[in-house]
Amino acid sequence: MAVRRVFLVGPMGAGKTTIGKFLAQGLGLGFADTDAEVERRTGADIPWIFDVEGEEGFRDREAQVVQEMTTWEDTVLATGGGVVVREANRQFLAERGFVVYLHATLEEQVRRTRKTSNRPLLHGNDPEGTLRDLMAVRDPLYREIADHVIDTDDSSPKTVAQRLLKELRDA
Ligand SMILES: Nc1ncnc2c1ncn2[C@@H]1O[C@H](COP(=O)(O)OP(=O)(O)O)[C@@H](O)[C@H]1O
Ligand SMILES: O=C(O)C1=C[C@@H](OP(=O)(O)O)[C@@H](O)[C@H](O)C1
Ligand SMILES: [Mg+2]
Repeated sequence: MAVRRVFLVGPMGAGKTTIGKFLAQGLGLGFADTDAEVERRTGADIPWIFDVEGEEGFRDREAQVVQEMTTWEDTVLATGGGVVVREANRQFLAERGFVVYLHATLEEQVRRTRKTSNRPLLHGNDPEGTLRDLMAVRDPLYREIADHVIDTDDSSPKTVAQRLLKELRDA
């Protein structure tokens, strides 16, 4: 199946940013990332935005780039893990492209996000508890808009991208 817009959704650490780049190469499409675009337009990193404008300020900026970037043709778009919390975002994603839910177990999410410091929501003293709570709310929202779900636990980013390429071709 020839897809021209692929949107990657899923929790922090699922691999949206990393796998997205490999997938874009394999599909011969461009790659873009809503987090990177928010930081580029703001001239500041996400922790700074959360600090100064709060999560709602970040969500407003995220919603703006989602509305624009979901119109970009021939692109694999990696989103931030919380993109699904706003209904307008879910609508744009569901209506404008092929949505892939990159699933990862809680254990893997914890393992893959442990070393990073650019995720303000995980700066507390119980990142595992936070990830668990977020999944309880968001897993149904990812599934609500997903056209395809792929498990990422037991494969490298490149292997997940290769598996996804095959599954998209067979879709
Ligand atoms: N399938 C995978 N197996 C092992 N490590 C992974 C996998 N996918 C992503 N990672 C690693 O997990 C971390 C988070 O990946 P990232 O692409 O930033 O996730 P997201 O954008 O979904 O938050 C990175 O260090 C990345 O290399
Ligand atoms: O899950 C979330 O609410 C967030 C996920 C992050 O993106 P990644 O999923 O790429 O880490 C980033 O958008 C921000 O820190 C908020
Ligand atoms: Mg990312």
